[in-house]
Order: sequence, then structure tokens, then C-alpha cells
Amino acid sequence: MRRLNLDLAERSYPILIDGGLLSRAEEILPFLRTPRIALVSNTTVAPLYMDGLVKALEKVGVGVTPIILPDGEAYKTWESLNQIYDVLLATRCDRSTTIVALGGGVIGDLAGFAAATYQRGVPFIQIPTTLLSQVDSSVGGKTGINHPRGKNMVGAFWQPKLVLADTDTLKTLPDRELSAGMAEVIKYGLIRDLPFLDWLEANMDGLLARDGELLAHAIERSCINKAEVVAADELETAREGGRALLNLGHTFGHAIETGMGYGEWLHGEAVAAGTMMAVELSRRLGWLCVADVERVRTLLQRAGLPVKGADLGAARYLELMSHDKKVIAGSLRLVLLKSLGDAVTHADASREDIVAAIEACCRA
Ligand SMILES: NC(=O)c1ccc[n+]([C@@H]2O[C@H](COP(=O)([O-])OP(=O)(O)OC[C@H]3O[C@@H](n4cnc5c(N)ncnc54)[C@H](O)[C@@H]3O)[C@@H](O)[C@H]2O)c1
Ligand SMILES: O=C(O)C(=O)C[C@@H](O)[C@H](O)[C@H](O)COP(=O)(O)O
Ligand SMILES: [Zn+2]
Repeated sequence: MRRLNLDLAERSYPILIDGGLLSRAEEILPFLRTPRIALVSNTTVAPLYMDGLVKALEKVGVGVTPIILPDGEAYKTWESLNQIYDVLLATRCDRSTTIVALGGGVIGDLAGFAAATYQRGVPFIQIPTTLLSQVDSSVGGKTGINHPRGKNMVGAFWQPKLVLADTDTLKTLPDRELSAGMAEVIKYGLIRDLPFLDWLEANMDGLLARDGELLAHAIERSCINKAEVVAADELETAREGGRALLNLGHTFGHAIETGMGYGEWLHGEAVAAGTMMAVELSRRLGWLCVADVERVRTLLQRAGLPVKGADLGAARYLELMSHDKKVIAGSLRLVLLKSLGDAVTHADASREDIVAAIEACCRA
């Protein structure tokens, strides 16, 4: 088993990565305040994995209240959150009840926000079942829901007590979702880990063929990168760099997700197209060369990801991007690349260059 730690003083927690973890309920037991959990999942994941997990938990004396939500980004809403609160109240869950997320990033973000807010905060455990959630969303404590005007606009930082990534669950993940997760994996290489980018280029075919060892390595290396960034700037308050670097491609990508209506583009797909825009803008600023841009495009395409943006029109992109959470006093901060493997936050890109980068990637 691979075992990492996110180092946040009294809020530190382990990240466990291995096949078969769902049946090893004894790994979860030490992290519960009382043997009572509310298990949040969705209509796709529950039939695959809930029964086995509940049986394993009941065997070690844990009582489980299941909460099964509809599936999809379109349900990362107040209504789903209220559905969670309704069950927690109806079944008399108290402050010692641990909320456990079993699913992808949508379930993790929703269940985490419920945990942050129910009775002003209850313990939380992440059991991520998509590649994207195992490499990114289950780690770091960002939770929340979408608003029609912007992605993740309402939420809270609420760290889990434990992240348990069972790599066997990836065997049932659709190919399109595996590719979507790869966008966030590639992100770590681009922002701070050039040797990992080289490794991804050498191993992308094996990763897409779901070689277990390669996937476990990619998950571990991604989580090491994310844990280091979060430990240094947990609440994303650094004026420059810091946790915001994990947002490479996201200002453009979130505009695509919101502009197209949540769910049409997968988060990872929008991040991939947004990454191409950030890379193209970095080239226009003289930081990357054409060969760098082509290197990124080739890797994203090999991973099965889109490199062409949604055709929203530059003005709509700019309007949606103006709501980005990295905006300070009306000034847009973008994550760009000084070179491959070296990201920065940058507030001085001109409107003309941003529009040109968007347009280049929408007709590419
Ligand atoms: N909190 C964070 O730090 C953070 C980071 C990245 C992304 N996110 C958020 O995560 C969300 C995207 O997460 P996602 O890509 O996991 O999408 P998702 O949660 O929608 O899951 C993708 C699809 O796969 C299904 N699924 C999940 N596990 C499965 C399995 N093992 N087998 C078969 N099907 C399975 C789901 O039901 C869903 O249909 C977005 O809302 C994004 O904003 C949050
Ligand atoms: O953990 C982070 O910090 C990230 O930015 C990770 C992103 O991959 C993720 O999509 C996150 O939800 C985006 O955060 P937001 O603050 O831009 O909504
Ligand atoms: Zn993301």
C-alpha cells in the first residue's frame, strides 16, 4: 500500500492508495469519532460499490446511513445539499457522525460541503472512485457547489480526516472519465514537476490501458505534488504562486463549464482546453516556444482530451472569467507557464493577448 501524509499540523491526514481498500474497513475505523457514518454516493457508484463497503463496515460494528444522490455535475447544487441535510436530520445524525463521500469529485465536493456546514461541522472522510478524484479533488479540503453564474462559487475549506483511494474502482470507470482525470495529472507535470511530465509522455499508452502499477504511480506522484502545494498555502491566500497554481487552465475551463451548462463538458475536458489557452497565452508573452505548445497539445490529445475550446465567443469567455475566485480588486490573475514545469500567477496579461489566446484555441 502507498501511504502519504498531508501535513497540516493538527489537521494532518493520511492518503492511502491501494487495490482492495474498500473491503478493508479496519483502515477507516481509527478515524471515526463514533461507529456511525452517513455514506454519500450516487445512483451510478452506489450499485457498484456501496453494498460491499457497507457489509465490511457493519462487520466491524459501524452503523451506516446511506444517502444516494442523482449522478452528474448538474446536481452539484443547493438541492442536492439539502437532500443530504434532510437525511442527516431525519436519521438524527449528530456532531459525532462522520460523513463519508463514496464517488467522484462531484460527490466529494457535495458531501464535504455538507460536512463543513452540518451542525457547524462534522468529521469527513473521502473515498474517491474516479481518477480525477483520486489525484486531485479528494485531497486538499476544497468543497462546494456550483452557481448558474460560476463554478464552485459557494463552498468552504474543510479537510477530511482520511483519504482512501481504492485503485480497483478505476476498473469500472468509463474511458472518457479516465481521460478527464488525466488532465489534472498532466497539470502537476506542467506546473511543478517536469520529470513527471517526461514520465507521463513515456507511459501515457500504458496508463490509458489501465496498467495498475502505472496508475498507482501516477496517483501517488499527483497526490505528493498536491499535498506539498496545499501544505504550503492551505487557504490559497498567497499573493503570488501558492495554491492558486493548481488552477492552471481552470479560469478558462470553468468559463467553458459554466457557459456550456454544467455537465456537457466534463471538468477535466474543460481544464484540458483551458490549459491550451493558458499555454498559448504563455507563448504570446514570450515564455514558451512553439515546440512547448505543441508538446502540451500532443500529450493532451494522446490522453484523449480536447484541445479546442467551446465556441462561446471571446466576450462571453471574458465575462465568465471575470467571476473567477482568483480575481483581486477587479484584476484577473491567471496561472501561466514561465517554462514547462514552472507555473506563475500573472495579473498583467493584456485583454488583446487573452482574447487572441482564446480565439486561437477555439479555431485550432
Ligand atoms: N475539490 C477539489 O479540489 C476539486 C478538484 C478537482 C475537481 N473538482 C470537482 O470534481 C468534479 C469532477 O469530478 P469527477 O471527474 O470525479 O466527476 P464525477 O464525480 O461526476 O464522476 C464522473 C462520473 O463517473 C462516475 N463514476 C464515479 N466512480 C466510478 C467508478 N469507479 N466506476 C464507474 N463510474 C464511476 C460518476 O457517477 C460520474 O458519472 C467537478 O465538479 C470539479 O469541479 C474538485
Ligand atoms: O485544490 C485546488 O486548489 C485546485 O484548484 C484544484 C482544482 O483542480 C479544482 O478544480 C478546484 O475545485 C478548483 O478550485 P476553484 O477554487 O477554482 O473553484
Ligand atoms: Zn480541477
